[in-house]
Amino acid sequence: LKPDLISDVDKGGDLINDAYLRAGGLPFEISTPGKVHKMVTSRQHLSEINHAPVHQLSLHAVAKEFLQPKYTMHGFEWKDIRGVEGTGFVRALRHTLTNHLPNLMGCLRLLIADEVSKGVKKSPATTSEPCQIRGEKVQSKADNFSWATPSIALSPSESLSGAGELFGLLRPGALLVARCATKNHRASLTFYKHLEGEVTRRIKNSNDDAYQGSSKQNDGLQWLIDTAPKRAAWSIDRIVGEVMGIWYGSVHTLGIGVTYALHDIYSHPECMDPVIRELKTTNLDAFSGAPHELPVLDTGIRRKALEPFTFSDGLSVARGEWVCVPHRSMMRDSRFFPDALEFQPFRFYQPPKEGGQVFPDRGSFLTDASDSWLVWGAGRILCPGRFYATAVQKLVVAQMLLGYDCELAPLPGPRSMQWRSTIIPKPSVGLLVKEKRARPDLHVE
Ligand code: HEM
Repeated sequence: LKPDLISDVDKGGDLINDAYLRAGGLPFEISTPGKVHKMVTSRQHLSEINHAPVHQLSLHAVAKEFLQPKYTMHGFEWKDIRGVEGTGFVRALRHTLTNHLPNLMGCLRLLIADEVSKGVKKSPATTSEPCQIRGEKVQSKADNFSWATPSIALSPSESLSGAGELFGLLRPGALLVARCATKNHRASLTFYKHLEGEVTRRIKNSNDDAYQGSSKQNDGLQWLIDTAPKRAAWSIDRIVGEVMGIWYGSVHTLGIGVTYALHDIYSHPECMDPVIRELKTTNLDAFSGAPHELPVLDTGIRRKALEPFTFSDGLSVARGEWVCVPHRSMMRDSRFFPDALEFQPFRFYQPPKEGGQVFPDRGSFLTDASDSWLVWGAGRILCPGRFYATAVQKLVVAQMLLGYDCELAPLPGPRSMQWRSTIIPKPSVGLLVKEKRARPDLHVE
C-alpha cells in the first residue's frame, strides 16, 4: 500500500486497517515517502521481534525519528540502540515509581481535584451552566507534579509529538515552516532550561553530604538521575535529554487515554452506577470494555532496522525500514475479541462470587500485558509506566464521576481525528461539567 502524502495524511489509521483486513493475517507493507513499514501480526513474528538483538531492531531509533530530538530537544542526540549504556530508566519507572504510588495517590488526587475545579471556575459560563473540560488538561497537571516540573504546563498545541512529526515530515528547506508552526518549539526550550537548572542543582548538591538523607529530593526526576549509568558518566545535557524523551513519550498517550475513557463512560450512562460502585473499592479494573478504541496509536509496537533483519519465514526488513505491529487493527478484529467493534462495558468483568468480596479471584487488570492485549507492548519491552498511567487515569475518572455531574459536549461527526498513523480525540471532544451538590467521598488507598 502506498498512501498519498497529502490526500491520505488524515486517514492513516483507516488505510492501515483496510490493508490489515485484506492481508488476512499475512504480513503487509505500507510505503510512505522515504519509509517502508513491514506490518506483522502473528505470534511467531511478535516473538521474533522480541528476541531480535537490540543492534538490529531498535525502539529508540523509532522514537528518535518520531520525536526528532535534534530539533525539538535542544539539539539532543539520542542513542540509536536501546539500553547500550543500561536501562536504569526502566528500573526508575517500573519499580521506584510504582512502589511509590501508594504514597503519591493522595497528592495526585488533590492536584487532579484542584485542576478540575480551576477548569470549572475559569469557565466563561455562569455558575448555573456547565463548563467544558478536556481529559488531557487535567491529567497533564498530575504529570507535571510527578515529574517535579511544576512551573511548566504544556498545552497540547505546543506539544512535542506534533512538532516531531512536522520536522520529520518536512524537508530541510521547510524547517522554517515547522519552527513557525511550533512557535520555534518554545515549550520544549522552556522545559529544557528548567530541567537543566534543576538537574545541575541536584547533581551539585549530591556531592554535599548535608544534602543526602532527608533533604534529598524524592521524585521522578531524582530517580532518573540516580539510575543514570555511573560508568558512562552522563553529562547534564544527556540526563535532561533522557528525561525529556521519557516525559514527552508518555504524557500524550496518557492524556488521550483519559479522554477516551471519560468519553466512553459518559456515552454509556448505563455503566455509570456500576463504575461508581466499583470506584469506592478504588479498583476499576473491570472497566475497559472497548478494545476497539483503547489503543491510541495504531502501531504501538514499532522497531527500526539498524541492520538488515530476516524473520524465520523469510520476510526481510532492510536497513532503515520499520517493522510494526498494527495492534489497533488487531484489537478491532472479532477473531481475537468477540464482537470487537461493539462497546461492552462488562467485557472483562468478573462477577463477584456470592457472599465474596468484589474481586475474589484474579480477574483481568488494566495493567495486564500479554501477546493478545497489546496496549502496553509485548515481550521484553513492556511499558514500565503502566501502573502509574493506570493510577492517574483512574483518579481522573473518579474525580469526574464522584465530584461532578457531566454530560457529553455536542460533537458533530466522529470523536477522533487522524494524523498519519496517529489517532487522537478531536479538540471538540469535551464534557459539560457542573459541580455535584452532595459529594460522595473518595477514599484513596
Ligand atoms: C495510557 C498510557 C500509556 C500507554 C498506552 C503506553 C504504551 C506503551 C507501549 C505500547 C510501549 C511499548 C512500545 C514498543 O514496544 O514499541 C511503551 C513503552 C514505554 N513507556 Fe509507556 N505507555 C503509557 C504511559 C506511559 C507513562 C506514563 C510512562 C512514564 C511514566 C511511560 C513510559 C514508557 C517507557 C520509558 C517505555 C519504553 C520502555 C523500554 O524501552 O523498555 N509510558 N508504552
